[in-house]
Amino acid sequence: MSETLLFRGAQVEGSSAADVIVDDGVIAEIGPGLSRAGATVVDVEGLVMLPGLVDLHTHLREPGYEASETILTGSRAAAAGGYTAVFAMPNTSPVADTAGVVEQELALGEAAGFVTVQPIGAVTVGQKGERLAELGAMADSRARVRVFSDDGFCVWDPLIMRRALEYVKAFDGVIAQHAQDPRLTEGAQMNEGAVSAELGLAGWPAVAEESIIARDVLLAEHVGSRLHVCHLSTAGSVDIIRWAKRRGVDVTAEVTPHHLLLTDELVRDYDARFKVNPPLRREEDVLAVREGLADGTIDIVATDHAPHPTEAKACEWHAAANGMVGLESALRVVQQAMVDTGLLTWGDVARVMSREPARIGRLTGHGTPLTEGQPASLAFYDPSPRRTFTTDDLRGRSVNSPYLGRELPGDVRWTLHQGTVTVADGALLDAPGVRA
Ligand SMILES: NC(=O)N[C@@H](CC(=O)O)C(=O)O
Repeated sequence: MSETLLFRGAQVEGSSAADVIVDDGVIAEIGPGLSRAGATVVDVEGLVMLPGLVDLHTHLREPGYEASETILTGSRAAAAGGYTAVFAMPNTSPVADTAGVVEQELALGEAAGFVTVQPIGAVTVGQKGERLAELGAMADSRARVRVFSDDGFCVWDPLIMRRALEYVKAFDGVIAQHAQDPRLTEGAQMNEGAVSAELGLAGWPAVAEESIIARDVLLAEHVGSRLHVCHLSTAGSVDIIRWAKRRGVDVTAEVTPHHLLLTDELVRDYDARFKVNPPLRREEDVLAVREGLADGTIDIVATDHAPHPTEAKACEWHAAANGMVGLESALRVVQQAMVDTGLLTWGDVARVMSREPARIGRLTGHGTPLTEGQPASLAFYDPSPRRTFTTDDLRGRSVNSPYLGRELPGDVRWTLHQGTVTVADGALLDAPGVRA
């Protein structure tokens, strides 16, 4: 039996206050002073109502690396962070390079029920960069794959990259490039700069990202196909994307929450929670990617949620895995870096963390405008509290968060996934709740 929910007094995308009635999975009514007999009234006075967040870059690790995360545990982490859809990267085992694996992931996401799990297909077989994977079969599968990436690895061969761009053009797909020249980053441990020189760690030079992006935007222009650039991390990369967009190249770009807030100074303690690919950069790069997100050069925020078991991080720096979890903390970090600094409004946050990721990924039913008749995938967020981020805030299987012990603003109070309550009054439900 469906229950009707009446959320009273939310700030719609941070602007005008309104009541919202959710019924049968959709926004039934939105406006001031609503009432509905029999509805359960929920007081959300002063909370920001956002469209359910959409993450275009999540590592859920299943199949194959379930010790780090599963589709169920990753879905829980996503819902806790206000997400209603995540795109799962293919660096699993087996790699998601066939229709079979992407359909398995889709089914596991549906069974979990916390968020929509949209698989990303690998560009090349086994992500080895040598032969195109079954892009068309994955596109035609029940998973309806439109985003293809070899994330973790760069599609380095320019002819393979050209062929991938040509192939996906036919069905409005997009190649999401992990821009890392492998030769310029052999053995790299952290950002190449003053800190790496001081610590004597092999550097990951900005040009290793920028040179790939420069090549790829020209290839995308040549082919006339969509290109998406993953985890932009340097000032130079922002300049290249800005230049490409002015040329009319159909390119989009993402930035992670950690590259909006953290720098390579944090590497000084050799705490491997701060080891990530691409690496944390300089303060100048942080300011440049913030400006890029604020002026629209960078289109979206994507978490690059990369869970690892404790033993993969509680070791000496060179042996540690790259990556940070980020789903539970993303909205709070974006508030700190972008909203509280006046660089984004809450309406902008809805655009860069929900509408645009859904559009780029061609995902229907998410990132829709908050209007009557739209699916009730919603997040209600309280921007006012400030408290220390701890493992109590984590809902996935791994705890490799760079924010542990750091004060962050905000709190996700309610999340609804297509009308189903997943977070109620600040608490993640053990299983998805009532479909209102
Ligand atoms: N972003 C990361 O630091 N790690 C990613 C893969 C990768 O991009 O290296 C992972 O899957 O762990």
